[in-house]
Amino acid sequence: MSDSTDPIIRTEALGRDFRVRDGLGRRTVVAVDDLSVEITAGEAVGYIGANGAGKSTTIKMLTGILVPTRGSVTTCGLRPVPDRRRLAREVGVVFGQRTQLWWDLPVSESLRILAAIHSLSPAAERDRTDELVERLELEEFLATPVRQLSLGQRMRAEVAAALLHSPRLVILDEPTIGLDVLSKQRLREFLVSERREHGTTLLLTTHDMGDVERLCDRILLVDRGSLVFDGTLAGLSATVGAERVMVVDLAAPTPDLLEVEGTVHRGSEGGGLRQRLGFDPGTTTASRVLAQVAEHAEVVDLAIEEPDVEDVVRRVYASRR
Ligand SMILES: Nc1ncnc2c1ncn2[C@@H]1O[C@H](COP(=O)(O)OP(=O)(O)OP(=O)(O)O)[C@@H](O)[C@H]1O
Repeated sequence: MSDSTDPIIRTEALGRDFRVRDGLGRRTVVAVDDLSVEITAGEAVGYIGANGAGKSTTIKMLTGILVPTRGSVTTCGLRPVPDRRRLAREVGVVFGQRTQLWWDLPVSESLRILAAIHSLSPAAERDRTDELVERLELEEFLATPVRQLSLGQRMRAEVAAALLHSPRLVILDEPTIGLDVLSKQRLREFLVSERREHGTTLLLTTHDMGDVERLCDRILLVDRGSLVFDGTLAGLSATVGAERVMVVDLAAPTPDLLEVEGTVHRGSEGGGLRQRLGFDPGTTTASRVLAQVAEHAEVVDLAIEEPDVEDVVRRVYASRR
């Protein structure tokens, strides 16, 4: 049995190939290659990469849906394929584009069935359902059949269904895809609070960098089946020397500040009242830039724009081609 200090996910040289038709012949697609990672209980990890990079294939191997071609994987101390039923008690999976709810049944009925599948005691079922209904704001549509829900409502119901049995590990595949800004924000807030209150480990794949920024403290970046980065978002930005931008609001219109050492002038507005200076945090610091700006003009407000993550990922890929 696993103990709490074991990693919640461990893969060693994990790989999966597919044989695909190619004209008249067949060829092998290496979907995941030589993946060795450990994820500790309580971490929130973003698993990111371009379309076809191998994310879904990895998740399927972690959850026992797909058999690896090479290497080994343990999830919650279990072997996903042979121990799939036991693993289902420890893991909750949310697929943004697939449902695990019963289409024609009211949400409340789906939750009752899932509670029975997971053998929750009546008290545990009631407490957890109440908690999820409140925190995911499900009350107003609990009696509505799933097929009549809006996408945002359905995703909240999906998350409740996947988390009803209080899994230690929650894997989310594109959880916010297609949601409007408010629904995304609510869902992210819920996941943050779930993790804080229950110590839940989160692993999510996403193309939405807002998810990564708000939810994840670690990023795994995959490219063509291989892990190319493992670290923080700031660390990822630093590897490609991504630029930060200091936006200064000045007390009076000021000619463009072209001479500030270590910066590139990125534009001005209002006749020079607001100016944007790009700098590389590896070669200078925000305080040095600010000190120089202050020699030329009175600064009344200041903001630092972090690099756009999509852009960072593109740069990582470009540097590898
Ligand atoms: N069942 C399959 N049969 C053949 N090839 C497959 C199969 N599943 C995945 N692949 C191939 O494996 C590679 C990785 O696919 P995968 O779906 O894991 O990528 P992904 O990173 O999840 O992409 P996306 O962001 O588009 O979901 C791709 O080249 C894909 O075409």
